[in-house]
Amino acid sequence: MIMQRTRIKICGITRPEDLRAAVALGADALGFVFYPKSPRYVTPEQAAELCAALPPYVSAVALFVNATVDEVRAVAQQAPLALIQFHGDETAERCAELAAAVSRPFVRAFRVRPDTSPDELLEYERTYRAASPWFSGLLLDTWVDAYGGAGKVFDWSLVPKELAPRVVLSGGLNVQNATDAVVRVRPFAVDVSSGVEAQKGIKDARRIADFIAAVRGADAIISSENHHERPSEREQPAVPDS
Ligand SMILES: O=C(O)c1ccccc1NCC(=O)[C@H](O)[C@H](O)COP(=O)(O)O
Repeated sequence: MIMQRTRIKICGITRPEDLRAAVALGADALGFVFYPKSPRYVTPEQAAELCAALPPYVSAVALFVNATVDEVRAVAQQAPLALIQFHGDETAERCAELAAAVSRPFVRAFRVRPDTSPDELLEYERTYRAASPWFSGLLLDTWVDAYGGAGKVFDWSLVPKELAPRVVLSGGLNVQNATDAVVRVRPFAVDVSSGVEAQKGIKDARRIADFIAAVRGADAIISSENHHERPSEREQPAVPDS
């Protein structure tokens, strides 16, 4: 039986004990927020210190909101970041410029509004993928003024089935809704911040453990369904036109 395994990013890491807990509990990626207005903000120096404890095969993701090239470079020169995540108003060309400046793949966050359409998401991905070979994928979050990290869910039914296997699902996920979110959307990965916190910027190891268990529970449900499907019915992630 092919076992489904949804990747998991724990975002907004600010403390060594939270990094250690997330790694020990099986997180695939850790997010570090370089947006000074965020309560989860870390400096490049703090990120470098935190990431010194990062073991192999766990990715450090750097989050920016409308950063300058110098700000992105300063982080890339000090911390072993694997990926950049753009959460501001960066155009496709700006993302391409910043990613190329530091030779890192990037994830583009799309903040889903109530009037967002599935076609808009498909067109948005096509635009950013076409703009840069450094494009890695879309993270779908909920529209909030603070750019992100608000703990609010959006309407998951808006996620096109052909896009789901390539997206990171985010926005208000927690132990109560994670299994439902993964079974319904079947994203490549999920991302969580508020839902595993005791307070903004302070993660709770028990909540991280319970969240990861809830995602693994969804993976078991999906794997069981796949096992009982005829191979022809099994949906393969659509590979976008190059
Ligand atoms: O986390 C923040 O404080 C933040 C601030 C500004 C831009 C982005 C931010 N976080 C980006 C993330 O990837 C969060 O994990 C994502 O928005 C989901 O957050 P939550 O709804 O709290 O799980």
